[in-house]
Amino acid sequence: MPTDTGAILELSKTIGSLAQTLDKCAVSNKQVQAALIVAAEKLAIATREPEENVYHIATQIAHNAAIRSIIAMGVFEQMPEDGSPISSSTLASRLNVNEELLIRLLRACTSTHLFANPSPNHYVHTPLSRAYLTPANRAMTAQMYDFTCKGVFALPEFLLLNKFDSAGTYESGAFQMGANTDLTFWDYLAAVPERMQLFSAGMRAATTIGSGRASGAFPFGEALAEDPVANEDDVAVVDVGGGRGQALEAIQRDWPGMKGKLVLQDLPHVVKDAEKKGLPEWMGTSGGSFFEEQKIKGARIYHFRRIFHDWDQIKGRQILENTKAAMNDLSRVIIADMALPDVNAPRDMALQDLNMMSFGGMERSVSQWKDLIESAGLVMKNIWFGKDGAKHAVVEAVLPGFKGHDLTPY
Ligand SMILES: C[S@@+](CC[C@H](N)C(=O)[O-])C[C@H]1O[C@@H](n2cnc3c(N)ncnc32)[C@H](O)[C@@H]1O
Repeated sequence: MPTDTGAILELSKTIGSLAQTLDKCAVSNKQVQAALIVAAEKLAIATREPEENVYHIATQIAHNAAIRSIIAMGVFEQMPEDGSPISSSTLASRLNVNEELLIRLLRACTSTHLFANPSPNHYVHTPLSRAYLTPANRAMTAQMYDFTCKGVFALPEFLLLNKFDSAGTYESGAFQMGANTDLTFWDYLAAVPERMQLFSAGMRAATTIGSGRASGAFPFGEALAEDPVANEDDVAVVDVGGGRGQALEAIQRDWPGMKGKLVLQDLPHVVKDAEKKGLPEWMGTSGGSFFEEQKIKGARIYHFRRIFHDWDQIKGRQILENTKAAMNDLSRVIIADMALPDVNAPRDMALQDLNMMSFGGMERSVSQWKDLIESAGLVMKNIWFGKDGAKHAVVEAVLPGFKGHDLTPY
């Protein structure tokens, strides 16, 4: 007998009315969608017995392990995309794996609606499993499990050892304990080319999750039209820590024909890997570390997407100070990251903060962004929230004597 049928009925009504609102929306409405997800999650919690909820949470790690294993096996590449079922024996022989083992892993997956199980030992795609057909989504899942989760798993032990006095640092934290290494997170990736390649491939996931535009909430086109560069060869945007250039591709797609160069900057070995994978002709490259002098002077925009959350306030300040030294009075620092709400932070944002904590980083609230930016002697000009709200916020910072145009956040 569920514990609170009144709550179940109430939540079902809320879900019904939110679903109707969503159905009437001409375009996707992120706020209604988010409210619907919260209500549906609460409904599942209300429907389970309390102990069942505890067990449900405790078994989540096994769920992730099953998905990571079938990615490594290559199951997604063999699952018929036309929606027809495939048997475990066919799948096992194509993959050259033990059928009994495969059945156990797929049982874990179908139990969580990743594939359906229409008849004994037969499997078909579901909308959830189809999301894994995108290689970047599989790479993201794999790199989270293989690298970030090593630190996350060790987090409680690390925090206990430190008497819950500190979250650790980039050089010494839960990641070093969990990965059994003295290397920092980025050196650990750099030590084995396949690690760095998997990470970079994973970072190409969800590049379209922006806010209206793939390139995010900031109006790059307007900014560069208001304060254009003088020559075609001047740098309009340098994407610092840009990985394989995914953000620049989105910016270029959303704002074609902008005057000035778009330059991908990352650690030299990451840039080399990106070049080997193939970059568009229009994209310039620059190898270097943001902990050293910024070699590109006077760019209009120094863009940092999903960078600052990797670093604590001290390291973040160093990155900003190096950037500041290269800026002129028309330059802007554009930071695409989360801005944690002060109350009721959504699940994705709150848990991502712990992912970052495990290797010395942090997600920030608006006031923490302001503190960070001011600590480097810059001015926080605006914070932009797109349709996805705080999850895809953009922080705009400039020099105190900024002479460029004001842009109004929508
Ligand atoms: C979380 S990824 C974000 C990639 C990309 N900006 C995106 O949003 O998809 C962090 C990036 O920072 C780069 N990085 C790490 N340390 C760096 C450093 N010291 N200097 C420059 N880039 C660095 C990594 O190589 C990686 O590409």
